[in-house]
Amino acid sequence: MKEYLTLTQIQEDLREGVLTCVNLVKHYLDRIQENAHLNAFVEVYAAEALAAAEVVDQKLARGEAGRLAGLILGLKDVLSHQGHAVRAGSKILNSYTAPYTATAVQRLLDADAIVIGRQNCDEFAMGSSNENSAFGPVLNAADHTRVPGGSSGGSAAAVQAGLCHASLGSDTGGSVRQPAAFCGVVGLKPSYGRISRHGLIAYASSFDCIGPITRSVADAALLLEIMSGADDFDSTVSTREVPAYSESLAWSGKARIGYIRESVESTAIAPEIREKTTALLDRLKAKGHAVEPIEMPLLHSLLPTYYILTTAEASSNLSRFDGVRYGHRSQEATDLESLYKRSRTKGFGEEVRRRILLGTFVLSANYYDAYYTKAQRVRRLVREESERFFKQFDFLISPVTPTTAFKIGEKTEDPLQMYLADIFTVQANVIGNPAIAIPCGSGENSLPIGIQVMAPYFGEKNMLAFASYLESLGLKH
Ligand SMILES: NC(=O)C[C@H](N)C(=O)O
Repeated sequence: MKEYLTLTQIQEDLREGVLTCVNLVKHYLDRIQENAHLNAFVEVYAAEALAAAEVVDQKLARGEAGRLAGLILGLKDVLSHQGHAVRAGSKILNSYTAPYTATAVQRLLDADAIVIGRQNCDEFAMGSSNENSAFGPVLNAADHTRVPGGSSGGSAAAVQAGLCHASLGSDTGGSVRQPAAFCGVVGLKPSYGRISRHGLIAYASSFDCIGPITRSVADAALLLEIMSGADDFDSTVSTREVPAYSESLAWSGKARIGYIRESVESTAIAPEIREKTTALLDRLKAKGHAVEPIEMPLLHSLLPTYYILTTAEASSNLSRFDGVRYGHRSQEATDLESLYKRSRTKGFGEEVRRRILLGTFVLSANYYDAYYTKAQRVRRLVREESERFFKQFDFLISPVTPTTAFKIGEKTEDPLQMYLADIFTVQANVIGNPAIAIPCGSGENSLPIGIQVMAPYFGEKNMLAFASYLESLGLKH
């Protein structure tokens, strides 16, 4: 089958009759089977997807199909889909079936997207390599000895390897963008409050965002447009009007671009990443855009702020998994306390337990001010610093990650090294702004490299148009 970069191309072929949804689904089912070693999917809905494809084909024949007819989609294992298992990559949810569908997923289904399966991820979205999954690691399709990134590793690898056309992931500190960069695909994190979180299994509620992983900026824009907007089930969603992102992708004019000096100068960043970023910035300068370095004094406070606040929120969010109401329940418990202890100790993996402990520690009475309150203050300062930045600039450009995809097992013994993979992605979540990762060619060993564009709060429209312009420069090659 042809390599489709956009849904528009698929829909053209559907219209001309050279393709049907049933053919498409069959094709992806074969691809999933051929690539089972990647471990990208934890469950495949073969019969259901084929039945849905027949319905969409009939709708197409009647001219009644929705805007996403022909979109074959994978869902990260943290998104609720009524009647289907959802495990958050964890053993603790081993017998749980979603009783309702996430708003974002429902909106895609209503537009005739077809869900082909559930995708592997780090447990409760905690990780940057997909090695923290109860279902085992996912392999990067560009090099099977390397990680696909995380936590939406299965979702990114599936799009990379052509196992589905697009995926839906979640991004708390880079979980959509970092794996997208490691896998050479597009990953979009919208503004906090743009897409409803209803039905997304919570990790850190003031950071979590649902976002698409696609092969093109155009598809990211279309999915965002369909998923965005007010929702009675989530009071943190903005009621701001949803622009027609997919129809506003033409970029004209000159952008004011800032970049953090350290991101291209620091020797802590792999030379190939610095080279790619510098080359792009030089190219943009040559095209007449204003490109300026900035100092970001708070850069080094970003990771501690992120990991203090997210672990605090996680320790609270995950307290609901107690062996009583959901999932794994220890059979060896003798009283209520031992039921909690044994169920949680067995049900959660090592990284999740580490974060619950860290979060509980930073929220404990004696340390609350020293860690939690302080981190909240720094969050405010980072926000203020970013607001000042976006008064002067349209976009912040940076690498997505300090290195390309690392080896499986390389960082598992040292969680701090793993956390460092998020240095450029967490800022957008700390301040709530939108950011997108787009492929920017490959480096040594032919491993993909990504570039990140961050925009002002609710500045998705301009950001996507600019990202589409960058894509048109042919950065991928
Ligand atoms: N969830 C995310 O966005 C990924 C981040 N690496 C974390 O472990 O928190």
